[in-house]
Amino acid sequence: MTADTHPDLPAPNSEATIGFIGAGNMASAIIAGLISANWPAHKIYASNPSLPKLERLTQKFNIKTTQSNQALAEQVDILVLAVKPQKLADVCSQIKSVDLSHKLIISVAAGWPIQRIEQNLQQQLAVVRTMPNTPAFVGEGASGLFANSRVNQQQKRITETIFNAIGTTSWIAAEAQMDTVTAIAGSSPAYFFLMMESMITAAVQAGMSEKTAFELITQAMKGAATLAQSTPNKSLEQLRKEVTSPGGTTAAAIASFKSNEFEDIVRKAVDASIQRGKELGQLN
Ligand SMILES: NC(=O)C1=CN([C@@H]2O[C@H](COP(=O)(O)OP(=O)(O)OC[C@H]3O[C@@H](n4cnc5c(N)ncnc54)[C@H](O)[C@@H]3O)[C@@H](O)[C@H]2O)C=CC1
Ligand SMILES: O=C(O)[C@@H]1CCC=N1
Repeated sequence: MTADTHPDLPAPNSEATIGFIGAGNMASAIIAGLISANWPAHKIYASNPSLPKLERLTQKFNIKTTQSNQALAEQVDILVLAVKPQKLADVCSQIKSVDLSHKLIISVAAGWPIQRIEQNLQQQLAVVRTMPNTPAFVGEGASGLFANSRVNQQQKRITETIFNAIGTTSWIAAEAQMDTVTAIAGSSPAYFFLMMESMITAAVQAGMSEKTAFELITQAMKGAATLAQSTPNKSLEQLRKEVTSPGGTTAAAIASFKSNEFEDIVRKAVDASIQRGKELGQLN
């Protein structure tokens, strides 16, 4: 995997229109990022079967909406496929009659290989397969991007502009690694939430208020991540050892984690996510 982070946000391509099929969580997060990066609202479209969802998006961002995926696909230069993997085959069959050959296709769907998208759309296309995550809602997303050989440099730069608007971007060297991106970045906010939930439960059982435990735990996790990112000369192991005084409190907790095979638990969870990604890419 090649990680290439782009902290700078280039000016959006004000000429391009972008449309999202599926106006759910990820589409809303990306649209919010584009609006704050000054992408013109009248050049952003979204389609969804649910009218109330579209009305909410129009009210919030003043973007254009339609219930017709086909009309949207015809209209835009950049088409973002943002429905659940289980709905993607339906969406492809609704838009396959549209000539998409001069458009940039961006998929955020877990699992679906680019080749399957092209097969379902019955066209050879410039496709970037991406995997963002929900911290995108606060501009702290981490997105993996993989482009097929038909995506040109300008289209790559536009894709970076779009995803830099919601956090950092990393180009991934091989498409086979996109299920790993999903397992360690797309899904991992949920693992960290589970960890925080479990720690809050333990702290409350030890007599602390939930509010205080939430404040301490969320800041400790954010602080640990910031420290790791700001100290590239120190390995994670070294940072861990600096917390872990011999015979101290941390050592007791780490010994408990290790005796319960924490690393094995994490490896199995990541493997399960990767496996599910592969399955989602094959389901009809
Ligand atoms: N939620 C997450 O943390 C992440 C999700 N993803 C991927 O993003 C995609 C979307 O996920 P979410 O935004 O979480 O789901 P969501 O359920 O919030 O949004 C999907 C939207 O698609 C709409 N939809 C359903 N059928 C449709 C159709 N035929 N045409 C147009 N719209 C249709 C639904 O009404 C819904 O509003 C999925 O493929 C998922 O794998 C990727 C990264 C992170
Ligand atoms: O759970 C899922 O399938 C999606 C993909 C990554 C995060 N949510």
